[in-house]
Order: sequence, then structure tokens, then C-alpha cells
Amino acid sequence: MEDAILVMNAGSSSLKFQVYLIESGGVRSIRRGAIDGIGVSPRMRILDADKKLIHERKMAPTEVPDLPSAIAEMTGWLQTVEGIQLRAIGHRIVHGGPNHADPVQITPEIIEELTAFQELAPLHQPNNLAPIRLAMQVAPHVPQIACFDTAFHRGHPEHTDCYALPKSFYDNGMRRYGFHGLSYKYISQKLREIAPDLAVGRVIVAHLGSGASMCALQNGVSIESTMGFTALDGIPMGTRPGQLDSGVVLYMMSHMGKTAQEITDLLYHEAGLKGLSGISADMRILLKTDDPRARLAIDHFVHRCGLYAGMLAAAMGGVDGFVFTAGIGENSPEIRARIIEKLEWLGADIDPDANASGATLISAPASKLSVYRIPTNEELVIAGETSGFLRKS
Ligand SMILES: Nc1ncnc2c1ncn2[C@@H]1O[C@H](COP(=O)(O)OP(=O)(O)O)[C@@H](O)[C@H]1O
Ligand SMILES: CC(=O)OP(=O)(O)O
Ligand SMILES: [Mg+2]
Repeated sequence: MEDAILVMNAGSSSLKFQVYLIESGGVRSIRRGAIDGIGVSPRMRILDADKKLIHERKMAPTEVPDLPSAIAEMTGWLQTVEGIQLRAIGHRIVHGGPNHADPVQITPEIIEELTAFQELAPLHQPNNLAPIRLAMQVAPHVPQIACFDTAFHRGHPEHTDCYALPKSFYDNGMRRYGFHGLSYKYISQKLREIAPDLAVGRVIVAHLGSGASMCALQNGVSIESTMGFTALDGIPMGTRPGQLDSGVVLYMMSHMGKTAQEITDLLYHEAGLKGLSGISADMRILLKTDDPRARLAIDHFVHRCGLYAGMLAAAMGGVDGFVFTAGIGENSPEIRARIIEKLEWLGADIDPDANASGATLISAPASKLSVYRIPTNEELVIAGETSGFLRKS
């Protein structure tokens, strides 16, 4: 039997998971899988260590209507993986609040603490916590480790992560936390491997997925993020608006009679690319149509990415590199090219062929900024943090 770690990343409509073996030099993934389309068109896919598809099953929406049933599917599959002994489960937890700059072992008290942040991450936190509660019941002796999206940003000084509100709000936890930290940690580590000179410089990382944010990395450390108290702020997303004048919310309440719940639904589920285009939250679909509403949503997305890149460059007093990652960043040469075009004033220039072919280094030789496309790996960071935790305990 070999010691293994299960990593879970439970999102709004998907459950991603990986099994890692714990080895002397670190961790090694032996299986990765996902159940997506939960409740709509559920599909489970499992890949082996070489990323070869070894199992695929489409299921009826009634068979996997919700996250608990997806977790049950995953657990059923996990029993079929032979020769491993589960030593720990590592989880992505989107909101860790002010006190967690490091991973932590789950206890009933920690669950209670993290449950209090559900309101601040309604798309993620309930789904992050569901598998933890279940595993505590069915496998109470397997340690579970919470790895936080907010942890990587916890070193920001107060004057950069406060809002200009009376100080008591900050003291009560109303801060700019920032998210996607597991992804930024991965990119920070990966840069040290593939571009060591840049890794100690000033880098903007654009995590552009269905949730999207950017991070200013200076010497590998986060010094600014476009996201704040919740994962609504910053650049527009699939179904979230990004930065929004707080007066808009006040107006919705006072003049449009909207309730807090209605505004929550609007801002988390109906805004962003989906709301603006009226077509889809999926950038692939918007890029394929020539409907002017789709073009408006894409133009807005690119415009805001350009503005925020400028803000992060200012935060670092200049910028040496730019990294694209996550669903859109990894897969759309068109969006990458359009964002880099906005950064011409910083001396950025893309190499069209390298960009089209999805190379790692995609800037032109004369570009002042080195531009990279790096697939993220949040699960690997969770596995590393979880095995580190086991080593210490
Ligand atoms: N080839 C592509 N072109 C443009 N966008 C893409 C492409 N492939 C994936 N995406 C976008 O990536 C998004 C998902 O990104 P991902 O990082 O997997 O998100 P999450 O983990 O937040 O669910 C999809 O909603 C889709 O819009
Ligand atoms: C924090 C966040 O927005 O995560 P995701 O991109 O997975 O939705
Ligand atoms: Mg994601």
C-alpha cells in the first residue's frame, strides 16, 4: 500500500479531484478527475498520470442532481483505485478570512469559523465545505486540511488591504482579501523554475477563468490583487460584474425595491459576460458569434483587464512580465493578444505565432515585458500544502 492524498476542489457546477502519492521528494499525481455539468448534463472523466483518459461516464441529471451526489460518485470511483492508503484529504477553501495565512487542519471549530464566511463567497464556500462535512462523517480518522485561496495575499500591509471606511470595519474583518491565491502560488513557484530572473522581478498574473482576477507579484510575493472582500470585485467575470460603484447597489435597493437576496443573485449569477451579452457566460461561445452584444461583453472584458493591468503596474512601480493562466488565459490566443495590445504603452508586444500555438513564452523578442502562458495547477499546491502539513504533524 502506498500513502496517498486526495485533493478536492469543489466549485459551483463542478467537482475536481486528484489522487497524489506521497514520495520522498514531494507528491506525484496518479489520477485526476472531474465531474462537471452537475444537475444539467453530468459527466465524470478520469485521467491517468500521463493525462490519458481512462474513464468517462455521462450521467442523467437526476442521477447527479447536486454536489452531494457528485461527491458520492467520486467516492464510489475512489474505492476502485487499488494499492493506496488515504493519509489525508486536502481541500480548496475559497474564503479563509483574516486569520489564515497557512493551511490548517479541519476541526469542528474550524468548520464553524469557515461557515461564517459563506455569505462572503456564496458561489464557493458552501460547496467547499460540503465534502468536508461528509468526510468527517464517513472517514473521521483521515485528517482533512483546508488550503485557502485568500492565504497567499495575507501579507498585504493595512494601507493596501483596507477600504476607506471607519477603521472599525477593517478591525471587524472588512478587508480586501484577494482570491485565486492557490493559483498564484503555483505560478509564483513555476516562474522560479522556468524564468528565474523574472520570478524575482515584477510580474502581473492574470487568472482568467469563470472567476477572474489579477495579482501583482513582486519577488514571488503577492502585493496587490484586483479582488477584495468578496470574489465579486475587480475584472468582469462569467456571471459576476467585477468592480461596481457601491452607489449602484444602493440605488437598486432604494429605487428599484430589490432585496439583498435579489441583488446577491444578480451579482453572482446574472451579471458579468452573461449579463452584458445576454448570450452566455462562456467566453468560447461569445468569441464564436458575431452578435454585437457578445462583442460588447468581450470589448468590456478586455478594456477592464487593460485598466487593471495598469493599476497593478503602478502598484509595483513598473512591470517586467505578464502571465496568462486559467480557462480563458490558457486557451484563448485572441483574448491574450487583445489584452497585450492594451499594454503596448508598457512596451509589451506579443509573438503572434507563439501565441497562436500556445507556447509558454509568447512575447516578441523585442518586447520589454516577457509574456507567458502557464497552465495553472491549484490541486498540486493543495497536495503540496497537505503533505507539508503531514510532515510537520
Ligand atoms: N478555448 C477557449 N477560449 C476561450 N475561453 C475558454 C476556452 N476554454 C475555456 N474557456 C473559458 O474558461 C472558463 C473556465 O475557466 P476555468 O479556469 O476552468 O474556470 P473555473 O475553474 O473557475 O470553473 C470557461 O467558462 C470558458 O469561458
Ligand atoms: C475565487 C473564484 O472566483 O474562484 P473561481 O474562479 O474558481 O470561481
Ligand atoms: Mg477556478
